Amino acid sequence: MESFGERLHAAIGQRGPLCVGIDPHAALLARWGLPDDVAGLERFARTVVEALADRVAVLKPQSAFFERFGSRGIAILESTIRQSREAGALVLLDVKRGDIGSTMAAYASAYLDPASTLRSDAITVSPYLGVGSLRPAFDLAATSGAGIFVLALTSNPEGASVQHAVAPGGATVAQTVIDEISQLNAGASPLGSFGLVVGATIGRTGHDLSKVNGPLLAPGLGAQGATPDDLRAVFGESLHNVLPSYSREVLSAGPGIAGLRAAVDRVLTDCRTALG
Ligand SMILES: O=C(O)c1cc(=O)[nH]c(=O)n1[C@@H]1O[C@H](COP(=O)(O)O)[C@@H](O)[C@H]1O
Repeated sequence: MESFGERLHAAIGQRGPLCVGIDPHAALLARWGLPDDVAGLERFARTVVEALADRVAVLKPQSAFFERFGSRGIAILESTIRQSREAGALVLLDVKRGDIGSTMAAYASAYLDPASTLRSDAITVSPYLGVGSLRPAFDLAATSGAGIFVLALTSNPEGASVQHAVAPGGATVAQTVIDEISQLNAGASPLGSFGLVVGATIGRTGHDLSKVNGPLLAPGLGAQGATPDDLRAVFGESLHNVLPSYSREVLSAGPGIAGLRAAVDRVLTDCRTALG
């Protein structure tokens, strides 16, 4: 069985280093001339999948915008995941889960068990109950060929007060997360399956990402103000493992298929240039 790291490495090689978020904000539905209801959600998600799933390496549905519509929204999330994967995109489901280990096992099975209707290629998780509490998700990911992206240094301005705080050993909280995830990827080739989320907005913070050996998801580009030129300061020598992620910047180019594809071509060109 191919690992997530191997599949992601191949997808980036074929399609380029880009993740596009599927974030059906109410404001975007309105901008696309769609109603803020389940029918609007479905049309939005179908359009993004039709436009991008056959060409972008990773699609990242943001679960919150589907959960907003209850069970019918979840049903659309299920079909969005399935159709995206069938068209060849890897699906990183953005759910940012994190809980005590026994509950984490249930979240892991909800999103990573091959038999689940929400089965995704990878999910986002929050480490702030302790990285060790995420163990059931790491274990299921390893045995099922899935990936996990752990929040380390988030793109929002509020994150630093927690993530830059100094842990008992003298390193920052974020650095302890980075170091624990690095251990999970030790020896993996060409890329580990355990990623970190590091916002493109955070600037030079002095955190050491050199041993991660896994994908570094970089949200915060576009709508939150970061540009591909900011990636060098944030990631330094680890630029080769960066997976830039855009949601609103690309989605606001809809509802036309051609417009969405042109937006992807534009940001992908900018990212390739910045990543070198
Ligand atoms: O895990 C994420 O993707 C994430 C982490 C982070 O630090 N910051 C962040 O913005 N995100 C997500 O990335 C997306 C950003 O959307 P845009 O600002 O529209 O590109 C949203 O779905 C956020 O929830």
